[in-house]
Amino acid sequence: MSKETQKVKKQDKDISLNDMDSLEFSEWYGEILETAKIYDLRYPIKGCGVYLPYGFKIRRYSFEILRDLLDSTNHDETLFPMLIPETLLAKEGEHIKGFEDEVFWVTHGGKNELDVRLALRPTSETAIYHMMKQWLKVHTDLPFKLYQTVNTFRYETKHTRPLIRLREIMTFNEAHTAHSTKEECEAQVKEGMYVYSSFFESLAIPVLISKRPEWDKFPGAEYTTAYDTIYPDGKTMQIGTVHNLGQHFAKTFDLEFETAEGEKDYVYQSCYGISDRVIASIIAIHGDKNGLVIPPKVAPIQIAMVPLLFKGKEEIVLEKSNELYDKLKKFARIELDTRDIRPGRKFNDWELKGVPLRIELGPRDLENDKVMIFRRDTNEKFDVAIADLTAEYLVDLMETVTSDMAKKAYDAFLGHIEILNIEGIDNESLVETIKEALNNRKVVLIPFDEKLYNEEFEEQIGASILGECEFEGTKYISIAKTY
Ligand SMILES: Nc1ncnc2c1ncn2[C@@H]1O[C@H](COS(=O)(=O)NC(=O)[C@@H](N)CS)[C@@H](O)[C@H]1O
Repeated sequence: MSKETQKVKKQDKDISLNDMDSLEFSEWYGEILETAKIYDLRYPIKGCGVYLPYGFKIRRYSFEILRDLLDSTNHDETLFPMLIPETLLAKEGEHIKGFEDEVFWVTHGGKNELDVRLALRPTSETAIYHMMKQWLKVHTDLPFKLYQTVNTFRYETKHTRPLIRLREIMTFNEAHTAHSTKEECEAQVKEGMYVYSSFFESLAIPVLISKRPEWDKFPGAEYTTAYDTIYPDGKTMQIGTVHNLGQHFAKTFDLEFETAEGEKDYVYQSCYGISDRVIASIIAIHGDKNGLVIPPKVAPIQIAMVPLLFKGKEEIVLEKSNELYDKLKKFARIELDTRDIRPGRKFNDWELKGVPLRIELGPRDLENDKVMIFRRDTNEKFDVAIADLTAEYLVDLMETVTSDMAKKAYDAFLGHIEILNIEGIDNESLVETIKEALNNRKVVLIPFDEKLYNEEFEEQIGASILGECEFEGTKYISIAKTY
């Protein structure tokens, strides 16, 4: 910031969520969705809920960033039917085995029973790859890269949670690609990872990237790379996955093409998916006990202006406020709060809704051509000359807020990671040490060891092996309690 600023107030009591256990955190999470008017889960079907306008805007701005990233890496946006005939869904053995307990079926059209049951898509591989068969003939039809943002359906038997474990996944952004060689497909998986890493970075959400173990990869995939973030209660949330499908689906769907050399081969495929869990994570990772803290890029309201209407000064304060509002509304999403309630009530409302910046316009400050700015991420206040409140000043300030939020989130993330040195430790005490760390809201990294990388060990520790991950240049097995 150009001007010397005076830090007036810093939040004294600790309002971070990081000391909450799972129960307290899930209470906080459920409450905030309602009080900040993000989402209404009172819809009469379990696992289904309604995006309220404020929450819908966060969703819209967030997925616009993802859309831009996919468009700028030459993915074409498309739209496929929601219904998939059972004959198609069941074509790839592992795929249907992985989803058969989760599929919603449509069996009737009106009073007529359908001769073939129709699935509500749990994901769209089988719908899309059936059409790829019509489209992909020769190597010049490749690479083929598409995506769609749709609702998908999974009959989740574990308890459902709003935006986290849905039965109707309302914002399922899925990308599907096809390539002429294994190497090109590998490169595409890396590009998909670049898109997801950039997306999470723009939302200041820290992630651990793990290659899922064989027994927990996407049904029908060669391998799955997953993005896990860590919630305040120390449990991890899988917020994105990138799969290398190899030629499994291509062979099942007979996606043969003519190579440049005039031979026949099956295409090599990848797919990657992200859902509403991203919205849940913006709320969970950045929120504090005063409410939401929304990264400016996706904040429905970026600046709340609060005129302080002291007796006898209302006129001048409102006049200056409207003047400043008209100037700033051109380059920020801004709300002028002229409600006839106490300023303290207004401050609490905007802090609850996570508005990144608040401008307070007091009569004395205005006489000196100054205003007070409050930063929601640091809860600090400082004064700024009105003349300095330019577009670039605000853009720069919002950039600073975003990078400070990223640093703060990353510090909390690191605080949840415990690297265990397991030199010479016997299996029994290793299990105990891991359990103790997990109960202390930690994600545990142990140096990679084939002997421990199995479901038996997962059983012993009573938690999930997230997979193989690189952390600060070393390869580990990542272990956590998960959502
Ligand atoms: N029930 C659910 N509610 C909300 N999000 C979910 C649910 N199930 C999965 N997800 C999210 O959706 C992402 C993609 O789902 S997936 O099964 O891992 N991968 C696929 O479906 C692939 N076809 C890539 S599109 C997951 O990483 C997870 O973040």
